Amino acid sequence: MDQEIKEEMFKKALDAQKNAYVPYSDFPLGAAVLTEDGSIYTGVNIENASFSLTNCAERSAVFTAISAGKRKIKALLIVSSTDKPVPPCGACRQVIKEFADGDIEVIMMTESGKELTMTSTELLPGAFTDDDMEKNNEL
Ligand SMILES: O=c1ccn([C@H]2C[C@H](O)[C@@H](CO)O2)c(=O)[nH]1
Ligand SMILES: [Zn+2]
Repeated sequence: MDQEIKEEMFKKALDAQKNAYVPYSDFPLGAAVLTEDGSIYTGVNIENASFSLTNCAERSAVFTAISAGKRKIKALLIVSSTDKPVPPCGACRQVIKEFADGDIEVIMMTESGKELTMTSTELLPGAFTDDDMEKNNEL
């Protein structure tokens, strides 16, 4: 993808990471999504004393874009403070699939700039989609 846009997504995700609410894990993440009109939306992980209610950074970013009226995502970038890049969890992979504009890049980065890029289909092959809800689906 375009290096300038990636750099902007990285900066915005890194800036957002400061707002992660992580009193239980102390594992802050920041995410940025690029929408089809070129806008960038960010998200962070938001934990809860009832641990399972935690929302991941990736889903926060996607839901922020959707809440702003966007429907298609061109790329997603996630930033962690770890030595190696952090991949999205299974729930986030399914949510990314729902709004991905085809097979999009998911860019996993560390604060120090290490990078691992995979596509949304590589991360979730054989995903369940709206097609699977057709009653008369052909095999
Ligand atoms: O891809 C991931 C993996 C984990 N987390 C969050 C959830 C929780 O706050 C913390 C530890 O699991 O990291 C994310 O936001 N995204
Ligand atoms: Zn997740």
